[in-house]
Amino acid sequence: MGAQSAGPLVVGVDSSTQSTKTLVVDADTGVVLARGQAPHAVSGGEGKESDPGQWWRALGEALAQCGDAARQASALSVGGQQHGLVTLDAAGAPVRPALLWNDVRPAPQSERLIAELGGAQAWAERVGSVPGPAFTVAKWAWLRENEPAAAAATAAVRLPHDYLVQRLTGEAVTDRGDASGTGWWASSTESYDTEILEQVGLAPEALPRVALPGEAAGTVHADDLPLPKGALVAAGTGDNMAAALGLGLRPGQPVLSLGTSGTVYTVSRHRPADPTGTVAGFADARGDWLPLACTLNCTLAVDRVAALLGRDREAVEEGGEVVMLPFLDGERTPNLPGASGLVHGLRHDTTPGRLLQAAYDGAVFALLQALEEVLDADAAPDAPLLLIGGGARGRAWRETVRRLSGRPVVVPEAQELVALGAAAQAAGLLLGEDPAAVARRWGTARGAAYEARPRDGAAWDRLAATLADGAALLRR
Ligand SMILES: Nc1ncnc2c1ncn2[C@@H]1O[C@H](COP(=O)(O)OP(=O)(O)O)[C@@H](O)[C@H]1O
Ligand SMILES: O=C(CO)[C@@H](O)[C@H](O)COP(=O)(O)O
Repeated sequence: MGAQSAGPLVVGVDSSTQSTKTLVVDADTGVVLARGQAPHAVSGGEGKESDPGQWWRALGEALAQCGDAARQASALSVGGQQHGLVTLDAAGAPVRPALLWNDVRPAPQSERLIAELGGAQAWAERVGSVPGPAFTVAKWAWLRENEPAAAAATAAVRLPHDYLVQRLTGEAVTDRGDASGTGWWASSTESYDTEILEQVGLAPEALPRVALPGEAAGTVHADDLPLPKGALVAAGTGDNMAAALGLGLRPGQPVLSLGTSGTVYTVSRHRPADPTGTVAGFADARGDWLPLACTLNCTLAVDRVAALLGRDREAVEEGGEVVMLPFLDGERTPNLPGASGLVHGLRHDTTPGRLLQAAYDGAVFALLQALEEVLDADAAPDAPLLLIGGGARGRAWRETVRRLSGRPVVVPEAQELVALGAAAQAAGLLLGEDPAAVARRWGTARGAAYEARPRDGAAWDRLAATLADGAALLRR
C-alpha cells in the first residue's frame, strides 16, 4: 500500500475493451491506495470477440497487483464495457467468445429488427434507443441466424459486467444503466420488454434481475480472487455510466471520453428518445438518464494512422486542407457499419504531420457533431467539456478538441474515472450515500482547465462536406 487509509477500503473495477483496471480506494477520502491493470485480447478483423474467462483472469491479475490492500476491501463494484453478448450454458460456462460492442457484423439484423418492430421512431419512444449493430439484441439476433447451435445451447445471457458480478457473488444481477444498452430493456417502462424478447426468441428467465440503484448484488463468494469473502458487491454498471458516477456528473455537464470507443454524453433529467439513432437513450446508474453517442474509431484508429506514417502520436502539424475520416472499423456515429477510412484533399504540400492531424480531426469531428444532439435544453452552452479516457492524456487529442469545439476543456487529474466511479458506487453502498455525491466529496473532477480556442470553422466545414460528398463510398 502506497499511503495510509482513514476509512474503509473499496475496490473499483473497470473491465473495458482493452484491459481490466482495478483501484483500491479509501472510501472516506477517495485517496487511491493501490492500482492494477491486466490486458485483454480482442479478435481482429470484422468480428470483435473476447473470451469472458479472460476477463475473470485479468481481474484476478489486476487485483493481485493491488497487494494486501485488495484483501482488506469491504466493498467492490464493477464497471464494464457495454453491450457485449455473453452466452452461458446450463452449467454457467461460456458457450462461445463474447461478441463485443464494436462488432459490426449484426448490421443486417439491426436493420431488420428496427423494421419488424415499428420503425426507428417506435423504438426510440419505447426503448429509448434505436438498436444499431452495437446493441445486444442485434448481436443475439446475429447469433441465432449464424450459429443456431450456439444460440440453442445458451441458457443465460449476460453483459460483461454482470458476468463478472455473477462469478463474484453467484447472483444473476445487472443494473438499469447497463441493461439500457441491450435493446430489450425499455426505458419507457424501466423493465425488460417481453414482446421484443419474444421477437428474438429469448426467454426472460435467461436474463439477470435488474437491481434498483443503490441495491447490492450480493457478497463475494468466489475463492479464487485475492478479495475477502463476504465483502459487499454493488450491482455495478456499464463503463460510461460508471465514469459519470466517477465524475459526480450533474445534469447538463458535457463529457467527451477518448478510449477504445469515443463517447460524448451528459446526465439528463429527461428520458431521451432520438429517432435518428445518433443518441442512445441510456439510463444512468442512479435514476436519471445518460444520453450518449459513441464512435468506433477513436484512439486505436488514430494510433494506427500514426503507426502507418511511422510517427509518434504527438507528432502532428496543424494547417493544410487534407481531410481524413478514419473509419477503419466501420463506424457507428455516423451509422456507417460498412465504411472504411477515407482521405480527401491530398496535395504536394501535405506533410505526414498534417495527415496525422487530419486523423485526429476526423475522429473528434464525429464526436463533436454528435454532442450537439446529445445536449438537451438543460445544457449550459459554454460549460467546459470534461475530457477523460486514455486519450485525454495526449496533447494532440486535447488541442484538437479545443480547436474544433471552441469550448473550454477540463482534464480531470484522476485518470481512471470508470474504476473510480465503480469505487464510488461501492462506497455509496457501504456508507449509504449517493455515489455521485461520494465522487464529488472525493474531488474526482478537479483538473487542469484550458480556455476556449477560436473554433476552426473552416476545418469543420471541410469535414462536413467530405462526409456528405463521400456518402456513396462510405456506405459501400
Ligand atoms: N499519454 C497518452 N496520450 C495519448 N493517448 C494515450 C495516452 N495513453 C494512452 N492513450 C490512449 O488511450 C487508449 C486507451 O484508453 P482507455 O480509456 O484506457 O481504453 P478503454 O476504452 O479500453 O478503457 C489507447 O488506445 C491509447 O491510444
Ligand atoms: O459501446 C459503447 C457505448 O455505447 C462503448 O463505450 C463501450 O462501453 C466500450 O467502452 P470502452 O472499452 O471504450 O471504454
